[in-house]
Amino acid sequence: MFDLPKIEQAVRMILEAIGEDPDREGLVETPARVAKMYQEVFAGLQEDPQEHLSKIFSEEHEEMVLVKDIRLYSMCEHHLIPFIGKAHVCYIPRNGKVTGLSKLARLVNGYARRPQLQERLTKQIADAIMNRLNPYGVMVVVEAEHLCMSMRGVRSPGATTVTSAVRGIFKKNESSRAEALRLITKGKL
Ligand SMILES: Nc1nc2c(ncn2[C@@H]2O[C@H](COP(=O)(O)OP(=O)(O)OP(=O)(O)O)[C@@H](O)[C@H]2O)c(=O)[nH]1
Ligand SMILES: [Zn+2]
Repeated sequence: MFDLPKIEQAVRMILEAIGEDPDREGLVETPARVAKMYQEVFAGLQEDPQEHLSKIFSEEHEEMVLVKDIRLYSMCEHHLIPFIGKAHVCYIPRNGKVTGLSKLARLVNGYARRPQLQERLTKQIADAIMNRLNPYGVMVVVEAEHLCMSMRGVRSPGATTVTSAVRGIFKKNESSRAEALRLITKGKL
């Protein structure tokens, strides 16, 4: 359930509280705009992102699949301002169970579009894939810049936070992990 009028009310209160006039021409439609924006930015709360993995098809490929540089926009749950970055999602299918590549990007976005922590986001993506595809292993790397660290607070623009979640064979097998990392960082170093 998404309560647009309640957000409008709240945004109007924030505008008043910062000493603005919510009735001036430029701001009069702002509460409604912000409410609609939040509906979009937090749309992940209205879905179970794992559902994107319910369509599985069969392909005899038991080698690494990596979708890298999946753009993500999420909202830091501490300050409600964005963190922006990329996810790299890698898995090794088992018993020919693969998913559509776009579904991995949908999965990332489903978990990103909600108040989030980067660590939790990374873990949720990996666990969803383990759950639905039962692959030999999953490795997810997320790199992001947190605006709460750039535009306010410590004001450390350009700092990148990197998190990873490693499951199954990637945990046990150092060479699989190294191979995935090599492919993720290829062209970057
Ligand atoms: N671990 C983790 N921390 C985060 C994430 N996003 C924001 N933070 C941190 O959450 C912390 C919240 O710290 P608090 O001391 O409660 O809040 P604050 O006074 O606004 O902190 P400063 O940002 O240091 O000014 C900050 O250190 C943020 O950098 C995240 O995705 N993961
Ligand atoms: Zn923050």
